[in-house]
Amino acid sequence: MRGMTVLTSRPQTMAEKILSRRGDQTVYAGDLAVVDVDQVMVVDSIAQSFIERMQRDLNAVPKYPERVSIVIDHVAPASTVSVAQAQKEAREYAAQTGVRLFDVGRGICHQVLVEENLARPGWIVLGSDSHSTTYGAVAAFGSGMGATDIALAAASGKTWLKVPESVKVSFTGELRPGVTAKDVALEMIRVLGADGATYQSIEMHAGDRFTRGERMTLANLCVEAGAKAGLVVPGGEILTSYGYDVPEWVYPDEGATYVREITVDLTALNPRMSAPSEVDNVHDVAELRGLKVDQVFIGTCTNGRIEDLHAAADVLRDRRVNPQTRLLVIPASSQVMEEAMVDGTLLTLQRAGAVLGTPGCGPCMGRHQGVLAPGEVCVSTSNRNFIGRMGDKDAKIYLASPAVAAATAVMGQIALPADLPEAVA
Ligand SMILES: CC(C)[C@H](C(=O)O)[C@@H](O)C(=O)O
Ligand code: SF4
Repeated sequence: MRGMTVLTSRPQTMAEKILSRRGDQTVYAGDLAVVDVDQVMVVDSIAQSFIERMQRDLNAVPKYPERVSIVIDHVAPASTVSVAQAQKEAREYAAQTGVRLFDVGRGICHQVLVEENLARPGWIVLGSDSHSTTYGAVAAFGSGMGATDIALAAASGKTWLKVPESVKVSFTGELRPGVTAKDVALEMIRVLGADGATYQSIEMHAGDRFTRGERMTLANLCVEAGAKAGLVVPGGEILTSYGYDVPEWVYPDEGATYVREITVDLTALNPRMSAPSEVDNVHDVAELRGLKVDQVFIGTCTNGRIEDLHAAADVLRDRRVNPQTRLLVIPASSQVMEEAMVDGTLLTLQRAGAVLGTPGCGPCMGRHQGVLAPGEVCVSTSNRNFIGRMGDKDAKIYLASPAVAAATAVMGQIALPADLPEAVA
């Protein structure tokens, strides 16, 4: 019956639109699509398997080297000899094949690809990393795949996938002061549930709300509901104001078919926090305040951008991190770091007692630079809080916005910025 759907040309979701345009036929949810891939992204942790698949299994070189990027970000700089060896092989592979390499210190893959304009409206971007849904912020169909699929895409310039069904997310009202895109994302995940959108595309109808960075936070969290993609509809002038060319055909059609529709009332939202050990275990921060915290981590592909560091600095200016707590701040990229250097943000954070780290993933997945000991409690601006994620299985992780994380660092316990005593200059 697939031929029939082509002829009738029903209204399409954004995922259906992009996958039809980049493939050779009109497709709808459930159809199989064979599509051109505009960019393939490989992270350090997967680089060795990717290279092995390319060389040993496929005996191929990248068909379009300019469409492949390797990013050394997850454990950067290297922490052990075997990590160093894997990174050395990745560098050599890039030199041999002519694919792009973003080396230690350039930053987290998703942030770097967006900064480098290697994810654009209407593009298909595949990454060897689950948070590749982030590219949906710039209206690209971004999705994570394993080393084998990633290698096939690099070797052929194409991929095949089942067209996902779509969930429509609408927003009403306006965020109140102190409530951020992170809180919106956590609320969205709570409503959908940790597996609630498995293999679906979450299509967020944001209108002219949310900056590019905020859209990245929203799209990034979508994979935590199991989503294949997280697409933010490029409403208003938001994307064009960043210089993007937004083709008409990426917009979803009126009357497209959604499997589920939800609405998030922004006005009703309070600062939110995801408590251990599932991302959808979401509560108001006010309910959790007072819990002693050992480490606060501000960074990651979810919330390591300049506006996140600004939000943290606004809280930490003329204040000090609690002596019982350590605060790690890791900018998402070298560009973010430079901006934060030039505008004084890093100095504010440093003076408040933050420990500043090399742009990259930092301790997000517990491999280095801030691994947690048994029994320790961490408030992190990242996207995952499952058992053992940042180190010991008996450590606990709470996920929150940068402002809440910063307030927590000052109080040494879970806190809202409004809980803080007046700053003393
Ligand atoms: C290492 C990488 C494959 C992994 C992912 O796929 O997301 C990591 O980035 C994470 O956040 O757990
Ligand atoms: S910052 Fe964390 S979530 Fe993002 S890619 Fe790195 S390890 Fe994964």
